[in-house]
Amino acid sequence: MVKAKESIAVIGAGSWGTALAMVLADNQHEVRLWGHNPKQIEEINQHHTNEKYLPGIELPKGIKGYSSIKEALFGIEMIILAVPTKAYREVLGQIEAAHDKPLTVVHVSKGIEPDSLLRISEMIEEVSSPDWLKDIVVLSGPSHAEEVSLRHPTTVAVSSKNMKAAEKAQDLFINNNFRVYTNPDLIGVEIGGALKNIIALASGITDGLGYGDNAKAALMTRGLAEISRLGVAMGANPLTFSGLAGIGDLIVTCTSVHSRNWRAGNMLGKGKKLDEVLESMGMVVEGVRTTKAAYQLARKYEVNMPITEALYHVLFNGKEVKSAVDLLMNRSKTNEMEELYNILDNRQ
Ligand SMILES: NC(=O)C1=CN([C@@H]2O[C@H](COP(=O)(O)OP(=O)(O)OC[C@H]3O[C@@H](n4cnc5c(N)ncnc54)[C@H](O)[C@@H]3O)[C@@H](O)[C@H]2O)C=CC1
Ligand SMILES: O=C(CO)COP(=O)(O)O
Repeated sequence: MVKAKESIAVIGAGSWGTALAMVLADNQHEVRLWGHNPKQIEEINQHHTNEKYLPGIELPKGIKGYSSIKEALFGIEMIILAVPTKAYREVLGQIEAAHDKPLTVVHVSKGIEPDSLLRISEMIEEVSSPDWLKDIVVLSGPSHAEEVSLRHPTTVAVSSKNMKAAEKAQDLFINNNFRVYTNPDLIGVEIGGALKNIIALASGITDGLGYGDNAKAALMTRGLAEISRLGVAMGANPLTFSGLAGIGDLIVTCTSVHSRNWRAGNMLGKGKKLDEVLESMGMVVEGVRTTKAAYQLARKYEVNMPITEALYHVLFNGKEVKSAVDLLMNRSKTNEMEELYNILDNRQ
């Protein structure tokens, strides 16, 4: 596909930022990859590798690493924001101080901020001045960086309050290996991407306990039910959860050994403590903070989220993983769909 060449800054040189920088470079854009670790940026520029995050992958020469955010943003009108949710406020402050032109922000992160309970696009809006922020786009879907960097077929969805901006992002990223769909449901796309990490952690736990495939299918299905309930209560379109940012991402994260959330859960299921698990990962496990945020959101919106609640007690209150599963299995009997129907009825 022939495309207009653009200059784009990717903010965050971890696994996802680097893999997406590769997609953009493959599409012949000028790609500036900013990271806060100068040694890593030197490696990217001298050796065209980012071994810690994408071992064994050769990066296209079109990716240039930057350790100065001011230089990375000079003349730039579109940025890809690929840092952990926890780092957003700090990094947005740096962007505000360093920007040259008004920016469209494509965020590719999957989280919700605990306590403020803001989705990432809401957090960006809250922190950023309209003087420099043009549009916010989210890109989400079943997409492990490891496979994107191997140019294996991958599909994602983009959404925005301004669908023209989402279509622009679609055009920048789409190629023969990386298919990008638009979806106008910004809330659903962000909620699906963030909340599937909770269920991936729980799936890792049941795999770690050796409970097998029935248990995992149950978690994924009932996990999607509670993601849908909360999402719909927050204003999402229920159909989004049967799309790429819903079931698509849930499947890949609950079943792939690439998933950081699944791997962390797996170690918990095998008896490791949360602190040692997080220390050994060396990469962000978004589901831990998102579990806290979703636990708080469930209370705010009065939505029943038993898996999230059980995981919350495992992660933050020292509950034994086995007894959390027992508790889930011994809840009072219920109707599979009734709660979602009630939420939908109440919305009308
Ligand atoms: N890795 C993947 O396959 C995918 C990840 N995501 C999402 O992308 C986001 C980033 O994840 P990953 O790239 O996997 O994480 P990662 O742990 O591989 O990389 C995070 C990067 O952010 C940097 N960083 C952390 N705090 C920072 C700060 N305060 N200032 C500047 N840089 C900072 C780290 O040094 C690192 O380079 C997460 O929200 C994740 O859920 C989404 C889709 C796929
Ligand atoms: O969001 C992802 C794949 O779509 C990545 O998930 P993990 O952060 O669990 O690796």
